[in-house]
Amino acid sequence: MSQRMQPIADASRRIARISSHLHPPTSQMEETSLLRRANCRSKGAAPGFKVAILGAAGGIGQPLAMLMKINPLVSVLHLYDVVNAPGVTADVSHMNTGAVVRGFLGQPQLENALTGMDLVIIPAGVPRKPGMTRDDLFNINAGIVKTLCEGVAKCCPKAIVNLISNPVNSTVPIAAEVFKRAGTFDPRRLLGVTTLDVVRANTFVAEVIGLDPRDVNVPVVGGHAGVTILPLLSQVNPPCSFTPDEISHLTNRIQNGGTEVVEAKAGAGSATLSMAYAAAKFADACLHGLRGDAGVVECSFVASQVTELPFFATKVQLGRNGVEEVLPLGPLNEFERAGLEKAKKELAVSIEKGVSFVKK
Ligand SMILES: NC(=O)c1ccc[n+]([C@@H]2O[C@H](COP(=O)([O-])OP(=O)(O)OC[C@H]3O[C@@H](n4cnc5c(N)ncnc54)[C@H](O)[C@@H]3O)[C@@H](O)[C@H]2O)c1
Ligand SMILES: O=C(O)C[C@H](O)C(=O)O
Repeated sequence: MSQRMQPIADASRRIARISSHLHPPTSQMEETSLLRRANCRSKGAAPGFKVAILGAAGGIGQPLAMLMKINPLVSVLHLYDVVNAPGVTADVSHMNTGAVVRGFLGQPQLENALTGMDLVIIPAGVPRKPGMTRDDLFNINAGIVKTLCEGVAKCCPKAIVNLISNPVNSTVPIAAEVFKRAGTFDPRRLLGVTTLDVVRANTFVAEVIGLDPRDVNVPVVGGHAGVTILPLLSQVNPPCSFTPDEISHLTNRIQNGGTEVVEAKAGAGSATLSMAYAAAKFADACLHGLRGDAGVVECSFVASQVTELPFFATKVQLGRNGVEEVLPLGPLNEFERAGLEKAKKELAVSIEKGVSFVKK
């Protein structure tokens, strides 16, 4: 061998030696990202949590993938969709943050996307157009959520599930029924994401009382559609009082925040960016809970005994197993008690619709 070729031969031997100590390449990485393990010295993912996003190429999925790639608690990020997953994966994977990103395209790759995950976030499904209710999405999204949750039950039954797909008031009961059928249901690990209602409530209340929205915390209970979204303005932190007009304006705007965005987008979908922010905030809280951090509290639509309904959104304390404690409603004023009755009536129908979709 000539002297000029010697360093190249040494380098290839070094790479071959290092590669032999690495995990075998996963087919997903080979298929959907340009990374070839043989071409890098990486020892694989750093310690942290493994997170999958199902519906990762969508309006919520893409910015959510970006935000989860930035999260320092995430070591592995799996991006699954039935379209465009390779492109989103290649794009997000170039961000120089810690998480290793892998893409998965289509049903045959669902199991690989889910295996070993600690947290599964589901924004898969169709969004509303003007004039539609969230319940109008049921016929398409119910089947999507059912199939994805069957995958979760099979491949990562201990994962925490954050369910975003609408109608949340029905898709969470669907997921619960799927898990019950599979014998894997753990009510602590299934959480409907209602954080956007809290995010909106904090923003709108802050506007009215003239505070920084980051300093305002409004509990929003019930569910995630119309009158089931019940902001508890009597429990706002920092404590403040509102005129009857302010209460009426704020309650109406918080309950119809989603519709405000759907109409403004005029047929191009529903909230995606504020939702990705809210979903990332909620997922981060779940990961802090999984890590064992104390005092992590968020509102979420979960299995609950706070009312006579089997599911209800209230504040929940998050921990190593997901929901450690479902917190009580606290004292309600007369306006809120009336709102609660209306919310429960509509919620009962939506919950039953989800349950019977799986049972029939
Ligand atoms: N919980 C909330 O507060 C909240 C807020 C906003 C939107 N949403 C809901 O989130 C859902 C997604 O909204 P979006 O704006 O991202 O919609 P979108 O159409 O932009 O994206 C949805 C993605 O899901 C994918 N998908 C469809 N079927 C799938 C399947 N079987 N497996 C995996 N992926 C699949 C699509 O390919 C698409 O990429 C809608 O149902 C919407 O109503 C909920
Ligand atoms: O309004 C929608 O359809 C999407 C979402 O539920 C929202 O609240 O923005």
